[in-house]
Amino acid sequence: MTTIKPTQREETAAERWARFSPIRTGDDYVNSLRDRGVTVYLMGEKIAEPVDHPIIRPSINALQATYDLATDNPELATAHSPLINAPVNRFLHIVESPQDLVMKNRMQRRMGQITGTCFQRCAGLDTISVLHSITYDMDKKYGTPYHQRYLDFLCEAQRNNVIIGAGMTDPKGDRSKRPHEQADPDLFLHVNRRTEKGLYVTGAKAHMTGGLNSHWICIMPTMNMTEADKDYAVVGMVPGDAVGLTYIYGRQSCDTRALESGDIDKGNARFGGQETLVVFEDVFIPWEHVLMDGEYEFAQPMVARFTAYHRASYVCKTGLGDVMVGAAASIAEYNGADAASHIKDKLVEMTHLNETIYSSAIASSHEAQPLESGIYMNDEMLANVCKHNVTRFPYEIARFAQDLAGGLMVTLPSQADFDHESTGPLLHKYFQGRPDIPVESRTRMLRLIENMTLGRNAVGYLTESLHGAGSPQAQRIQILRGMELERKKGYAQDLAGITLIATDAD
Ligand SMILES: Cc1cc2nc3c(=O)[nH]c(=O)nc-3n(C[C@H](O)[C@H](O)[C@H](O)COP(=O)(O)OP(=O)(O)OC[C@H]3O[C@@H](n4cnc5c(N)ncnc54)[C@H](O)[C@@H]3O)c2cc1C
Repeated sequence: MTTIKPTQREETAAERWARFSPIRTGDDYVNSLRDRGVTVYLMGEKIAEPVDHPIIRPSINALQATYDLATDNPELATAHSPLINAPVNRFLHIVESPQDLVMKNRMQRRMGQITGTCFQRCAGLDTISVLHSITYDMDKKYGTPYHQRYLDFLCEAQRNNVIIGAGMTDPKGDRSKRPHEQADPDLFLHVNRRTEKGLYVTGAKAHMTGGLNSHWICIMPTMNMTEADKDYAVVGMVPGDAVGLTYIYGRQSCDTRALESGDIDKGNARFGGQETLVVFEDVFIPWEHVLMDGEYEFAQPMVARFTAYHRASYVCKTGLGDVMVGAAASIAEYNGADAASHIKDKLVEMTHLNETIYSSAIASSHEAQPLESGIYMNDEMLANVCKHNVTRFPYEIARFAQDLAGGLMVTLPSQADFDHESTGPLLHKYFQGRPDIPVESRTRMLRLIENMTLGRNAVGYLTESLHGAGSPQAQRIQILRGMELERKKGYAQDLAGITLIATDAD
């Protein structure tokens, strides 16, 4: 049950923004996360400074790369914002045309190639896109002030070049019950009180990607709502260091390898993803940062539009797929097997699967349509097809990579054994593949494949592909809704020369 803590100071939006200074470089970004005093637990310990923690740092590096790409390749990773009449990081840009969505997808693929993991910025990007039209539509119906508040927030976000994380998924408790029917009302995040200056929320957001690495977290509903769920129909912007937030870090397979010395066994020592359970205990949001409060009938279109953007954003996995294809081709070479026809054919199949994902995403962006608020939204059917491909094809691509790697990817001794005076020479002798390839190169490539298919970054490449932006059934429901069977039956009946007999129902 909700416990109301002694009233905290109710900061205004301006006071909250006053704590920020514009971020210009990747290093600025890393420094902006220091000394925030956030409450974070990892493996039973309260972490004093997450930025320097070896398990956490690779996830920060992945977000840093989104700033570095904007510096290194501004054509790809920045865009002109009409809101502030200046270039902004493309992860903060609102969608003005189908071409914007295409460029976004290209950037996402590139980020996947650079990091080999989840770079944690897409949910926030897709949230700012969906809020443009949803706040507009709510204002049109109810005369609420949400759209202007949203624009004001976004201008500040662009000026300060911040990271926005998105919390849509609540813990959800008993899946057969609606939010207000849960035995514990906090199993979905909800408003627990309102004051003159703002409102307070309590509950939690699960699986939050990059939440701890974000400057702001947007909270929003995870499913359609009824009138009885009104207090759960809330959208607001919460600073990542707000009073009342607790982050509990998710474990990843092989995560403690980050605590070991040496970088080989880590597979991808530089980059990793991050998910946390973010607990909200009576967290204050000033009215200027509240973008929905009780307009429950807008929860459903909000989720649907968010998923239209976000399911095409899973194009990022093609960047990781490119890494997998490259790793599989490399290890085949290092093993001396690359000339075999079945190896070439498997690389062709991996590429075909990967490009199939890309084609559905990019088509969804090219087919985007304008919304009344003035921005564009991905074609919903093609975005759902993209995400549905993503729930399956990376697993198949990973299987091929493991096939080409050989069993050594799971039986290889540790770097410490390679470095040891007694075992090192034996391992170098017996794990030599092609004579001109150093054993260390072969070992590193095997560890990368392990990392992406069984280790820390299998979270980003495989399970996130399955469940992120909704489990497979969520896409099948959307495909069912959009597949227009009656129209298609009409085509068939017409060609077959069938004339339907009118019934009373007609
Ligand atoms: C790596 C990762 C990163 C993520 N990042 C974010 C993020 O940044 N922000 C965010 O908000 N969310 C995030 N998510 C959450 C993601 O959207 C959810 O995992 C997804 O919606 C599935 O929900 P769930 O995990 O609670 O699984 P469940 O809902 O428990 O689903 C498990 C199975 O049960 C089925 N099921 C569930 N409910 C029902 C029902 N009522 N009737 C019939 N079948 C049902 C599902 O179809 C599925 O097969 C992330 C998830 C992962 C794995």
